[in-house]
Amino acid sequence: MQLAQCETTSQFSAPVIREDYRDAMARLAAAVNIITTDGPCGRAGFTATAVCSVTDEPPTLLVCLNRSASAHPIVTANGQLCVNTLAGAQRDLSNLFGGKTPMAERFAAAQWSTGVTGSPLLDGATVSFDCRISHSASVGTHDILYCEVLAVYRRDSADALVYFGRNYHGLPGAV
Ligand SMILES: NC(=O)c1ccc[n+]([C@@H]2O[C@H](COP(=O)([O-])OP(=O)(O)OC[C@H]3O[C@@H](n4cnc5c(N)ncnc54)[C@H](O)[C@@H]3O)[C@@H](O)[C@H]2O)c1
Ligand SMILES: Cc1cc2c(cc1C)N(C[C@H](O)[C@H](O)[C@H](O)COP(=O)(O)O)c1[nH]c(=O)[nH]c(=O)c1N2
Repeated sequence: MQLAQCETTSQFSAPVIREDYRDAMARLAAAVNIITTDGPCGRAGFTATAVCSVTDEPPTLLVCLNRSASAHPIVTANGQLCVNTLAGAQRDLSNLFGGKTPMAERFAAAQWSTGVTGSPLLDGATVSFDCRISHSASVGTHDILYCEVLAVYRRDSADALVYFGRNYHGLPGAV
């Protein structure tokens, strides 16, 4: 894509340092997801808040995954993943999948079924998006994984887990 060029000088001379960026991002509320994969290259899962919808034709969302995460080689080699969006009561699972816990211990802490791609679907998740990775791009430390949604699984009664101010907040509600 060609960006339009304007003849202006930037008024933003000081770069935003990492700490300021993180402090600012801590103010951006986000849903909490556990991203899972299973396939020829093994099973893995990690917590992610950097997830959003890209387009509904074809239904596609994106997941930003740090290339240094232990799940990275497994997710990218399997080429498929499931975005399990957490309910309010699942904050302990978020900490488990967001820490340095061995994979087997992470998965032992919850009940799972299997989606169409073979990726683990989390019991009790508010919604799960079973996907194949259609494209990816690298920016800085992360890979942006564009994920085509092949199936969705919704729980009847839904509530949400939100990450805001470096803390979890349950969000009750009906959808
Ligand atoms: N997008 C991410 O990779 C991401 C997002 C949230 C949390 N985390 C991990 O969880 C730890 C705790 O996060 P926290 O929110 O309690 O405090 P924090 O001060 O480390 O991060 C504040 C916010 O900055 C953003 N952020 C943090 N690390 C990032 C990274 N490496 N790349 C892009 N954005 C990043 C996230 O939006 C995060 O909520 C982080 O240090 C990081 O390891 C990573
Ligand atoms: C609330 C919250 C939110 C996120 C994370 C953590 C937590 C606690 N983590 C970090 C990620 O889950 C973590 O790097 C791995 O699960 C643990 O890494 P290892 O498996 O030990 O390498 C994370 N990582 C990432 O690549 N993209 C993301 O969007 C997020 N979001």
